[in-house]
Amino acid sequence: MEFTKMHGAGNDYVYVDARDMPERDWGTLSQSISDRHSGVGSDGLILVMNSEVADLQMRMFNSDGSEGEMCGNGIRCFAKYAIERGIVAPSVASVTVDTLAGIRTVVPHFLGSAVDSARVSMGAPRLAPSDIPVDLDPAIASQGGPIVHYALQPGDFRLYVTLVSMGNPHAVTFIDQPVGEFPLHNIGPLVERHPIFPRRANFEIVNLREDGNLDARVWERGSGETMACGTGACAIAVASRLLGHTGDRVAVNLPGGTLTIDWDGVGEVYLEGPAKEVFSGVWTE
Ligand SMILES: N[C@@H](CCC[C@H](N)C(=O)O)C(=O)O
Repeated sequence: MEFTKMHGAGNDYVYVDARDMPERDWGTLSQSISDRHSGVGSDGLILVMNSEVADLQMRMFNSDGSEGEMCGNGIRCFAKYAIERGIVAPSVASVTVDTLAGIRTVVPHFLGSAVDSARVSMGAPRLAPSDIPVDLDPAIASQGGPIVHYALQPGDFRLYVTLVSMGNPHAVTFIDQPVGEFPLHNIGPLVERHPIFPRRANFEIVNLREDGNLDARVWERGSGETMACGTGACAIAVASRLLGHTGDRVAVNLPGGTLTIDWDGVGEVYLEGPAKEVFSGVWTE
């Protein structure tokens, strides 16, 4: 099976052109191909598939084999893959991609003939508790969204989270300490599997720096800590604006690089960041 490893701000995925492949247990393949010792090594697997409603369909699987609805870093590399292999016309102004979160449009930015970065229309954030989804006390849930500053107790820790769905669930917390000092590997799994999240959750910790920039780390549902998360950066920008910390445009600094997000507080969220190819190979099973 031919594959290509790509990454967006260090969030790395193995890409397979599955347009002519029979359906199979992609989750199990994602587990083995993602393994950093016995596999290619990645945060998950992304499949290029045919679509009847968009240019192509993207399916993404986390390294634990679970399927995610959307991947903000992965979709930029997905467009680069499709353009540079001629699956869509090399001169296209945009690529439409059918995902479990809806159809998303990717505008590629070229460096010479290669796609180097891209801007993605990520859809409007979903803020109602049933859309996250989150099981809250009916008295709180009936007030609708957004759910900001919700007190959560993972283990002995107390956090205040803002809940945002970008098609997939995110819990965002702002902390006063530098993000590098936060015990993400202890708290992340507890938030991901907290009983209020029926489909688990991605978890973002954010530090609003004095210069107005945001530093963040992400614990991803199904993959653990990653170098960056595109939907996570969007959720962070939405939460930050809802809480009055930042305005319409914000740069989110993650361990793997910086992602830029635009959200006017009403409409779609736009995500901009790098798209890089690492290497290609053949996976033998
Ligand atoms: N890294 C991705 C998100 C991947 C899916 C996520 N772990 C989930 O299960 O919701 C991104 O860049 O958005």
